[in-house]
Amino acid sequence: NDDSSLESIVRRFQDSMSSVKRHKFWETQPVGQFKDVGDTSLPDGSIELPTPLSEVKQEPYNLPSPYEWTTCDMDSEETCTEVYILLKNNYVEDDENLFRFNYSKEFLRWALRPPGYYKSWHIGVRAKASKKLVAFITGVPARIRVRNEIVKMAEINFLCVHKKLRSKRLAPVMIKEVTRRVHLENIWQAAYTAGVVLPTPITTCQYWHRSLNPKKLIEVGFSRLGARMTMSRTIKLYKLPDSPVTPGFRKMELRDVSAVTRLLRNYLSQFVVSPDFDENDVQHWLLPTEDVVDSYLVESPETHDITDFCSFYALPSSILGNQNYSILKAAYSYYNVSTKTPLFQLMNDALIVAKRKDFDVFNALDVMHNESFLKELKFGPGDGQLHYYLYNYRIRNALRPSELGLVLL
Ligand SMILES: CNCCCN(C)c1ncc(F)c(N2CC(C(=O)NCc3cnc4ccccn34)C2)n1
Repeated sequence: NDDSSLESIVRRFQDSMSSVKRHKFWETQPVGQFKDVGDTSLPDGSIELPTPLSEVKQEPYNLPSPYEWTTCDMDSEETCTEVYILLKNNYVEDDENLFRFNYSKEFLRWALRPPGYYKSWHIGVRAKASKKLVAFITGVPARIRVRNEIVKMAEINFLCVHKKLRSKRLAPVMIKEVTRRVHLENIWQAAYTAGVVLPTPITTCQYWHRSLNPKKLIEVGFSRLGARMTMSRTIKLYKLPDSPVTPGFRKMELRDVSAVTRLLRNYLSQFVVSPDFDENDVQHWLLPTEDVVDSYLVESPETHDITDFCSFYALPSSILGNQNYSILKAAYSYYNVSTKTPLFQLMNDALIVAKRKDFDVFNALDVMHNESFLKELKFGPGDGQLHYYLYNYRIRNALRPSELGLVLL
């Protein structure tokens, strides 16, 4: 992909055009504007006041004529499969188009049905003629604390337009429609992430990867053999013990929900932005669900207190165009709390159980206290960044990633 090839010139031109159009849209939205960065006269908090529900647009936004809105019932096996296939074939890819996220159906049902969810926020677009699902965007409700204010928000995710319908300007109208449906539930703020820069990130995080199966990662092009490294030397470098080393390290169970909620709430209170989880939230988001989310804790053998907690979610990627492998099994660090066990030891135990579950790589963002263990546990920096955004909520001074206590799926 040399820079002079016509293909890469066209791609760069299209990217720059889409980024111009992207800012045209976002300059019309109540989000921190680039021109306002550093303007200390603007207060933190809500940018626009809520409008009376009677004044919220009652009918859906207009779509281009061949398309129609649909609400995706994730309880329906058939609809859930349609959503799964759309994302599997059209969702986020890496810059070299080697990988594409392959969120599983069980994962999507978990991610989209937390306590208090609204089916109306699982929005699809169908082609009227074929009834095919061609686009998707979702919201789920969340209580997010920003400094000492708890704000009801929508977490917006899974914005996906079929590859064949790109640059038809569907994304802006889908964003407006999910915003309208969120407003109808009297919620006026939202949180979302993107791999691209939009007005205006509250923080920008770096991906880090810890090889668990270096031979496969090198074979599929996820990693490269280090300079002056042989394959056998690389395999030895990333080798892990067969079992966790911390006494009392075990899977989380239903009976642990209260203790884990106390531990997590206390830990997350130190960050500027974090979820305000209650026991129902902890039970949904952190109780282990096979092939979706795994969580472990340390129960002190002496006192039986629960002193530490770690969790990761399973987000495989399709490997596009490798003869020997079709799926990259990736674990993503979720929420981790250490009060007695050193965080690097707790996370090393997480790596050990992830390897035992046959994951190929363990990904983590440099949020919360993750930076303290990344290098020591042999994580390498990734090539992508994840920008975090709030809708209709200004935070004048961008956060450091270590001040962020929120992980979106
Ligand atoms: C809130 N919503 C975020 C969606 C999930 N996001 C984009 C994400 N959260 C955490 C990560 F740590 C992460 N990645 C580590 C980097 C990586 O693994 N890059 C190679 C790669 C393998 N598979 C894919 C698929 C798509 C893009 C890059 N890929 C990207 N990505």
